[in-house]
Amino acid sequence: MASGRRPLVAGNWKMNGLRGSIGELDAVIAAAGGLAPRLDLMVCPPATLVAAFAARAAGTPVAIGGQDCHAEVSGAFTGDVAAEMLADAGATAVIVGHSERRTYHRESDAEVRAKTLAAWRAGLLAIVCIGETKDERVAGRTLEVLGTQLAGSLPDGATAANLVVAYEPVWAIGTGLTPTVADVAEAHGFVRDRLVERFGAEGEGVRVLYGGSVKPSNAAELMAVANVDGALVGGASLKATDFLGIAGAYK
Ligand SMILES: O=C[C@H](O)COP(=O)(O)O
Repeated sequence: MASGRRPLVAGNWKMNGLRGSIGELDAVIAAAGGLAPRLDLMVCPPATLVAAFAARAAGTPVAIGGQDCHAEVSGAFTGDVAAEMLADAGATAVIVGHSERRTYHRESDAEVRAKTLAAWRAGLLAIVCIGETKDERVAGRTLEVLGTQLAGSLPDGATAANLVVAYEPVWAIGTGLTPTVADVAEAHGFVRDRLVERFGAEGEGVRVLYGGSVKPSNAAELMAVANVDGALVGGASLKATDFLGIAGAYK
């Protein structure tokens, strides 16, 4: 990749996976040595599996991430997980602001920003998700929405080492639909411009992932788009063969 940015292919297992699913991680680990010269690999299992997965992946090129964190270090927040807890369990990253959190848990940009700061406080890489709904795209508001989400969700102090942005059109998640290559290029170019405007050279180094119905069959086309620095993969990350097929887009 001419950008110099190292691709990242991350799997978001969402609310899927039991302890018996660790064989899928094992298969990813088995292939990771061959892929590691070209890209970073990450698996983000549900919180119940983070410690076991991190223990299994320790010493391998596969990183383990959480899917969400609370903004506070600790306290009376039943059911929530602190960024420090994820780090303690062996995670090195956490997804924040996924559209499923923004929709089902009504998370605002301000909350996503606070969670990003929490991730950094705990020493985690923050993977901040943004993306427009179908109605917003049809209304021609995609770039406006992305700009608002970036401005509100990203704290000052972002660097190439502590931030990854994931562009995930909400209407493409789990639907089998994907934007055109031109639409992906426009969105990623816009995100890159905003990152550079705000964070300078660090913004040039921040990786911007595409997410939404990425599969082995469309990965090469999507990953070849300018300013696409990898993928955040949902459904197709649950099977190692599919996940590795996507990573195989980087030959
Ligand atoms: O975080 C991942 C995205 O929501 C994409 O999910 P998907 O690959 O199942 O469309």
